[in-house]
Amino acid sequence: MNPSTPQTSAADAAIDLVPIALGERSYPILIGQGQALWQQAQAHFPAGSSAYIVSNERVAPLLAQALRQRLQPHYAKVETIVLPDGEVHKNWQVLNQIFDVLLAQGADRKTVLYALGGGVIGDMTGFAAACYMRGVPFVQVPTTLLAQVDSSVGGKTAINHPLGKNMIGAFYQPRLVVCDLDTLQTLPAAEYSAGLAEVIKYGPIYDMAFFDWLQEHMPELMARRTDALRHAIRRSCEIKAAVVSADETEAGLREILNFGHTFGHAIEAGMGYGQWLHGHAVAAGMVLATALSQRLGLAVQEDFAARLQALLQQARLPVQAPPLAADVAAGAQRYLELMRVDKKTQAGALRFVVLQQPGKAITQKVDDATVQALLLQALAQPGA
Ligand SMILES: NC(=O)c1ccc[n+]([C@@H]2O[C@H](COP(=O)([O-])OP(=O)(O)OC[C@H]3O[C@@H](n4cnc5c(N)ncnc54)[C@H](O)[C@@H]3O)[C@@H](O)[C@H]2O)c1
Ligand SMILES: O=C(O)C(=O)C[C@@H](O)[C@H](O)[C@H](O)COP(=O)(O)O
Ligand SMILES: [Zn+2]
Repeated sequence: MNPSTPQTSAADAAIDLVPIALGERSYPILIGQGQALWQQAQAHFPAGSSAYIVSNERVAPLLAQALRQRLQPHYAKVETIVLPDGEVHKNWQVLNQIFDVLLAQGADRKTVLYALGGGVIGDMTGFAAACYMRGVPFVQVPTTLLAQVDSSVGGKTAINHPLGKNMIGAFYQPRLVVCDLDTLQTLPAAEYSAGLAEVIKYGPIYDMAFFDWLQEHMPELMARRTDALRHAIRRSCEIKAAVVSADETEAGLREILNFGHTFGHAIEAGMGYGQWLHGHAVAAGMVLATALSQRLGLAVQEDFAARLQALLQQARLPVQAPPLAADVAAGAQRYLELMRVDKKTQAGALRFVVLQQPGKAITQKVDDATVQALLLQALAQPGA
């Protein structure tokens, strides 16, 4: 079957299972909705003495009680830890709140953590699970589109540092990922669009047939049509699973998942965490990374750059990076300074994920002068 062809028959009843093949750390991603999804999920719940649902002030009132009821038959004790909501809270202080509760309540090594929320909750809960008593199992229950197509999969866990995004963290795989499509219906529009940025990312880096499909089906995706959503989530997870299975700890290939992120993370940190949503920053970052690919003489035609921008705009995503300073020259310098701490940097040299051609990403060292020239042009001429 063409991997970019949506499943249409019995779409509601079927549960998609995308495996992540990582030897003894392998796990399934389940995608579906309703009772059928949770019936299948329970067969994969890790054994344990107690379960702690880690969520936040916005998601917990919507979804924690239902998850609690699903977990209760499987664990002697089920507790909920409610953190403050937002990227600005993805830090040491709030991470420590998880440890405070676990220790105060005598949570032992057989404790299982359930991350119920978006990427912020998933990244923090995963990091807490990696650290608590040197490692307890955790399950991802992603409730944003971004988390279902990207952050819940692959085991990158982290908190931010004022000097850089996701700077403190660990590779630590979940035991299970449960993507419940029903949760996406309450997601605010801007957050939904942010998730589409990471969906769109998979086209230019890996699969232009998927990009074509996204172009054709963006109106259905914007309407949150279940069939379209289900296909977009499944294909995104398949691509992420293939990349992560080949390179779990980002020794090489996995860097392609960072397309648009060198610029994007600079935007998030430079604007102040939470001012620009991660997906929005990545969208503007992908436009810059595409322009950089062209500047480097790679096989990226103007036609593709225009298609990418149009698709991002259809998904109500920004395509223009913010200035980060009062004038263009200072803004370009600020970007360079912020990007220097990127995790792909080697011996002080910036490295960017660029497109060798649409559908194939590579990482390339780029000298400061080239990046600066790009930024001077892009920040001076909106849309350039
Ligand atoms: N680990 C990875 O591989 C990876 C990949 C991509 C992004 N990330 C990280 O993920 C984070 C972004 O994740 P995000 O976009 O999910 O943001 P988020 O976690 O902040 O969630 C977005 C907002 O939606 C709310 N929300 C969540 N689910 C909801 C629901 N069902 N209904 C209503 N509101 C809901 C949240 O409370 C929050 O206010 C960033 O920190 C980014 O660095 C990590
Ligand atoms: O899974 C990956 O690998 C990614 O790079 C996915 C990105 O979408 C994600 O934002 C990730 O958290 C960025 O990782 P970082 O190592 O650049 O912090
Ligand atoms: Zn990302």
